[in-house]
Amino acid sequence: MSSLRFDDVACWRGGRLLFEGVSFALGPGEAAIVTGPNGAGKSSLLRVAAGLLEAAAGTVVREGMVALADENVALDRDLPLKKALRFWARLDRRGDTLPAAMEAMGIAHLAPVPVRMLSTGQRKRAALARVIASGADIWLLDEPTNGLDAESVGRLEQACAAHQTAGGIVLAATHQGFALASSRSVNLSPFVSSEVETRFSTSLEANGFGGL
Ligand SMILES: Nc1ncnc2c1ncn2[C@@H]1O[C@H](COP(=O)(O)OP(=O)(O)OP(=O)(O)O)[C@@H](O)[C@H]1O
Repeated sequence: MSSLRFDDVACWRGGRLLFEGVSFALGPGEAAIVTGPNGAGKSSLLRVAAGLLEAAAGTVVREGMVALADENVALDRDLPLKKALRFWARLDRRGDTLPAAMEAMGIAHLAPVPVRMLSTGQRKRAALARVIASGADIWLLDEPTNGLDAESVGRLEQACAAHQTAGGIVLAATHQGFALASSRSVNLSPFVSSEVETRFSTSLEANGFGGL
């Protein structure tokens, strides 16, 4: 059974506290959208959830396999798209799920096109297809709708709904409209307190940036 839980989690990055006291729990079929202004720490929270960044305080518990889609597409630019995606599908031992994932994101027809020749939105759809094909229980999506046209956003929403129906979890950070079934909000704004700003200023001054 998949689950993702944050208990009183804090995150320091770049010498400052980004957020603290973040708690939420997601079980099978549940989803949450992380909101907050630029720099609040949304991407950092997803990296903490993925286990790529250590929490400064609190506990992160994840049960199930995790897949993260962020701005790093991580596909070989010189390979045809399907071969580049197959590399990851093999690592995940999920070669059989790749055609359906490419179909779901509307990129099946791009299979022979080298990754370097794809448009921004097509590359984004490929990154999302990689997550869909991974078979991971917990999808971590950083700004998943950036660069996507309306049809692709709809495709992604459908893929997320199917994932949730199958018992999967979705945690997405976004500034834009993105419909996730029965999702809750994890808002980082309240954690950008004046205390944090003061600590940031102090940190800048300590590092010789006081005049900025
Ligand atoms: N690799 C890094 N090393 C050090 N500090 C970093 C790094 N990446 C981000 N930060 C710091 O973490 C802060 C939060 O960044 P993060 O990308 O998590 O915010 P965000 O809420 O996702 O922002 P945005 O809405 O602009 O995408 C940044 O302001 C920066 O100070």
